[in-house]
Amino acid sequence: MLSVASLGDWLGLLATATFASAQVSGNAAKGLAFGSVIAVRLLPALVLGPLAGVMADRWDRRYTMVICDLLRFVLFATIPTVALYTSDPKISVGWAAVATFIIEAITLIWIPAKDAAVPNLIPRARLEAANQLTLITTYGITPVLAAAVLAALNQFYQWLEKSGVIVAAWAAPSSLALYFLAFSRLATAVVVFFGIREISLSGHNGGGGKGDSMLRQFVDGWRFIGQTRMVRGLVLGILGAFAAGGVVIGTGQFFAFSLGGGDATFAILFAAIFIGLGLGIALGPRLIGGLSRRRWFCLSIMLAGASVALLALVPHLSLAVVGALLVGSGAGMAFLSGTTLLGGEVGDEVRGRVFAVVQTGTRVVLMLAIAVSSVLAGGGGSRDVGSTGVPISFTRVLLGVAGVLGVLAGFWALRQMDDKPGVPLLPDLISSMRGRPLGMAEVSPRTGVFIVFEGGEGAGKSTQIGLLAQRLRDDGREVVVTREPGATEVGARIRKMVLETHTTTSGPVGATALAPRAEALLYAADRAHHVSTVVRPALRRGDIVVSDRYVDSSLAYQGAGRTLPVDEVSWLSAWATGGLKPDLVVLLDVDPKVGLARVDRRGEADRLERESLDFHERVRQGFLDLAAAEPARYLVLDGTRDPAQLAAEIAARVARLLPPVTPGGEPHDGVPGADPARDGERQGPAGRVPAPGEPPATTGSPAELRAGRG
Ligand SMILES: Nc1ncnc2c1ncn2[C@@H]1O[C@H](COP(=O)(O)OP(=O)(O)OP(=O)(O)O)[C@@H](O)[C@H]1O
Ligand SMILES: Cc1cn([C@H]2C[C@H](O)[C@@H](COP(=O)(O)O)O2)c(=O)[nH]c1=O
Repeated sequence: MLSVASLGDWLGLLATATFASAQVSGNAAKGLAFGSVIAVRLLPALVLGPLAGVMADRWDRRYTMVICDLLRFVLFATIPTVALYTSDPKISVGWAAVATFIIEAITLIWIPAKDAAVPNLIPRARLEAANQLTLITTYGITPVLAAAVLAALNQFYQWLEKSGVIVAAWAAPSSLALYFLAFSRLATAVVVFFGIREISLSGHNGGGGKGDSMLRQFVDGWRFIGQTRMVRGLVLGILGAFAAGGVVIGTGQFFAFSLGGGDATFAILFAAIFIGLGLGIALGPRLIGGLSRRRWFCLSIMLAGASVALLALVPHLSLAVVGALLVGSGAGMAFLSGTTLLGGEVGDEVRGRVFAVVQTGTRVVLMLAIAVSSVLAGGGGSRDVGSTGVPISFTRVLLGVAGVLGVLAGFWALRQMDDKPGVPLLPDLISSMRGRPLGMAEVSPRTGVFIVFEGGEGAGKSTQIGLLAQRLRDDGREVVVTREPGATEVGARIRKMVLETHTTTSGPVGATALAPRAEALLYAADRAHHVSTVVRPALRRGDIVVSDRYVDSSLAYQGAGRTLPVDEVSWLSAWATGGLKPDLVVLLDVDPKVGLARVDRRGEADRLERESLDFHERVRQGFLDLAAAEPARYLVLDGTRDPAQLAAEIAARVARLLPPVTPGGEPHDGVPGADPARDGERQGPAGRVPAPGEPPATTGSPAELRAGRG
């Protein structure tokens, strides 16, 4: 896709189209001239594109590339050479046109062979970086270098002429440039033939049926694209983006007029698009970090589309430049991610055809979009809206429609190829930009209700959990009382590790010291196992799960208490739980002095209970901050109040989450919490029942649980 047109191609294309439109007068005629030139220029792709893909998959890609390059070497070299032997400009110019056309056709065959071969030569993990380098070189460094060299040669030539030196015709700057081009093709042929033999080893594959006819292979290629969701999404997303881009090009001149500018404004906007393109390619991967590349691709298309729509609304050139920069960045990022995805995820045997379809499709779509939109924009003029006297230019309407279609293409592509269904897109993007993409939401139907009790040491959680569980069971409900850490056999061992008193975090790092990050990981490990083997299975059965501590304890103790970055601890827990969130968190708030005094009476303090008062103050504040940030999901109660009053208030709040109990004592099906819209954050993997020997998904009392305290 990226090799569809180099920057030189683009500039040449635009220069000729603009030149043609300048030769006629009247908007409609200008639009027609502009569109026609573009259409003629892109036409060869229509004929050769499909064939080129089959060739790339059918023949040895190395030989294909070498033969193409040798032919291009000869053709490039003949253009200035023919001019040396004739003084008739008809012949030299005519041959230049014919040779350029053949070169263009050969390039159409060379590109899919090269694009399909590259992913076999580069480790997948480096493919993106390699593509980035190629694109920056193609669109950034090479054209600038080429322009600079040509300008320098021109200067040198003029200086020689002024100095009276007669320069041979073959050494004129344009001839030298063409000879240089010719020899660069020869050099490529030599390097590919002798230096990259691996292309033959992997690319010479027979295209999924060596004996098949070319027609058969062609049809198979299309079938593969049509039937593979990811490829379908990718190809149509790319085509949608190109269509939107085509409208921008086709309407560009008229848009520049509508801003009160002329050709210079048009040039500025195009420069902005190309600068944006470069920025998107160069900085995009760093900006989005670990975001899924499929999501990045779709978001980039949406960005490009939305920016085109923005262009439709802007009144000033300055804003239009910002819009054009954004269009370019979106397109650049879609370029990079799309190529990397095509290279990395499409099998070698069909890759050539997929690249060729993209190459041909983009040219055709671009051609149509440019031609149609330039004709429409030229003929459309501007209209008053109703009788308000507000003029609406047809160009802007076209831009608006193209932008919206671009955004829709991005959405559609996402539906086809999203590899993180259930994970919200924007939070995932934001987390990825901060270096921690969201984990996959684990989705499965869930009908139970998940209630968590949180609070500092001795806040009264066990006491209240016991009272609530009893009340619910008396109502005939299935209740699973559980806790963290230590509800499973694995968890019991982890609990021992984190709470035994000879393991410290404050002492020198040695055999008995436990680093804060290790502590966080141990709690997360307990949680992952607990959620997978106890909580999710119970929720799937439709039970009410009441847990003594959950994620918030990690945020408060390891985050606020140990001062580990809270968002990192949060990410760790989200990963461990697959995003499972409780329906209700009951926070029992007590002054640590009160709570610690309570547990003091219970016997020897564990490792966490022995932490400083400051530590416990931070933990308390951590809990309160979490509750304040999401009040709808929390019930915060003063833990020093009378236990019976607290129990009544908790029961009343919990009752709001539960279905009414039927007269026979059976709760209705379909607990209110079973809202499929919340499944992403609430659902679990196909969990298992606890293994023999493991403590059950306990239905025991808090006292029984406490008996297992490590
Ligand atoms: N509301 C209350 N008022 C006074 N004492 C209470 C209250 N609730 C519980 N207690 C007492 O405080 C002590 C600790 O209670 P409990 O074990 O329920 O707390 P906890 O939050 O589970 O503690 P930890 O998390 O440290 O295990 C117990 O002796 C309990 O009887
Ligand atoms: C889940 C969890 C717990 N902790 C701490 C909090 C307590 O000090 C102990 C658990 O003891 P309890 O008597 O069972 O309440 O562990 C933690 O620091 N981080 C966590 O994620």
